[in-house]
Amino acid sequence: MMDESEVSLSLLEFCHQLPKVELHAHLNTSYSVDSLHELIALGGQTGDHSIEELHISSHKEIDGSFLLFSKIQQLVRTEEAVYTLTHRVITEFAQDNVKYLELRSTPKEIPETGMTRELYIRTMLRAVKDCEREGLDIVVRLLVSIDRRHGVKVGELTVDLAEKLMKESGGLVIGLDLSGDPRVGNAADFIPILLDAHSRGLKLAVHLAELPLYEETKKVLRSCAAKCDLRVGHGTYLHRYDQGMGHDEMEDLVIKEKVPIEACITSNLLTMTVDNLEQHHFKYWLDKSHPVVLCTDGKGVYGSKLTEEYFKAAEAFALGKDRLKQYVVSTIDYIFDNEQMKEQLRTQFRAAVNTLQ
Ligand SMILES: CNc1ncnc2c1ncn2[C@@H]1O[C@H](COP(=O)(O)O)[C@@H](O)[C@H]1O
Ligand SMILES: [Zn+2]
Repeated sequence: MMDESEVSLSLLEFCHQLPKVELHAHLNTSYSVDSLHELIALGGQTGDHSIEELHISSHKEIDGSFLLFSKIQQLVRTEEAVYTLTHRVITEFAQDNVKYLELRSTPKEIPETGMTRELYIRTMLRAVKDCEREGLDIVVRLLVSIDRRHGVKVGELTVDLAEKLMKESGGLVIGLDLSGDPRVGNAADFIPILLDAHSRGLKLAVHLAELPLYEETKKVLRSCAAKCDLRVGHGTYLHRYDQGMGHDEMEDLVIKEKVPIEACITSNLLTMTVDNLEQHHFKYWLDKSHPVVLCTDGKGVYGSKLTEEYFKAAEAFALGKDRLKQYVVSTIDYIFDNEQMKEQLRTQFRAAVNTLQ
C-alpha cells in the first residue's frame, strides 16, 4: 500500500512534467529568492525589510499585496535589474516546464536611474531575445501593463509604446494589460483606451472583478467583450452567487462571448478575495466548460509555481491525470499568439503528455 504522501508526490511530479502555458504573470511579482539576492547585489534597496518579508505570508489581504509590490519595485530600477529579473523569470518558468509564457509588466519612468518607459520594455525584449538565442525551450510574449492608479494619460502613452514595440519586435510585444489596485480609480475610464489598443492590433488582458466592483465590470464587458480579443484576469466576482442582484449580465456576457478567465488560485487565497480553495471559481467555470486557465499571478509574491497551482487544483477538484492532460492542451486555445503558434504548441503538448503516466 502506498501512503498518501507518495501518491501526492507523484501527482506533484506529474504536474511539474506537464507542459504548460502561463498567461498571467507580472514581472515584479515573479521573482525567486535567487533573483532577489541578485537584485540586491546589483544595488537594489530592500529598505529596512529582510528578504523573508518580501513574501505575501507576512502581508495578507490585498492591501498588503500592494505594499509589497512597491517594495519589490524598489529593487528593479535600473536597466541591469530589469534585464536580470526578466532573464531569470523566463529561465525559471522554463524550468517549471512552461512552454509558452505571456509576461506582463508596467513600464517605469525613473529619472534618477535614467530609466524610461521605452527603455524598460526594450530591456525586457532584450532578455526575451537572449533567452531565445540561448535555446531555452519556452516561447515568450510580452504584455505592456497600464496601472490604473497612474490615470488615463499615462494609459494613452502606454498604448502608443506598446503598439510601436509590437511592430518593431515582430509581435514579441503582443498585448496590453490593465492592472493596479482595484480600489483606486475606475476601470471604465480606460474603455476608450482599450478599444483604441484593440483597433491597433493589441490583445487585451484586463484585471476585472477581482473585487465585487460590479458597475465597472459590467461597463468594461459591455464595451469590450464582443469587440476585442479580451481575457479577464481573476474574474472572482463575475458569476452568479449574487443572483437576484441584477448582476447576471456579467456572467451572461462572459459566457456569450466566451471570454477566457485567468484563474490565480493562490493569489486569490492569500489576498483573501476568495475564502477557500474549494470555493474557488476555477471549478465553477471548469464545470461549465467555460475557458478558464490556471495562472500564478506572481510565483514570488505568492510563493507558488505554476506546477503548484496545477497540483492544488488537481487535488481540490479531483482532476485525474487524463483530465489534466486534456485540460493543459485546451489552455493553448486562449494564448494571444496566432493559430500557427497554437498548432505548434498543440503538437508539442500532445507528444509530451502521451509520454506521461
Ligand atoms: C493582487 N492582484 C493584483 N491586482 C491588480 N494589479 C496587480 C495585482 N498583482 C499585481 N498587480 C500589478 O502588477 C504590478 C507589479 O508588477 P510590475 O511592476 O507591473 O511588473 C503592481 O504594481 C500592480 O499594478
Ligand atoms: Zn495580476
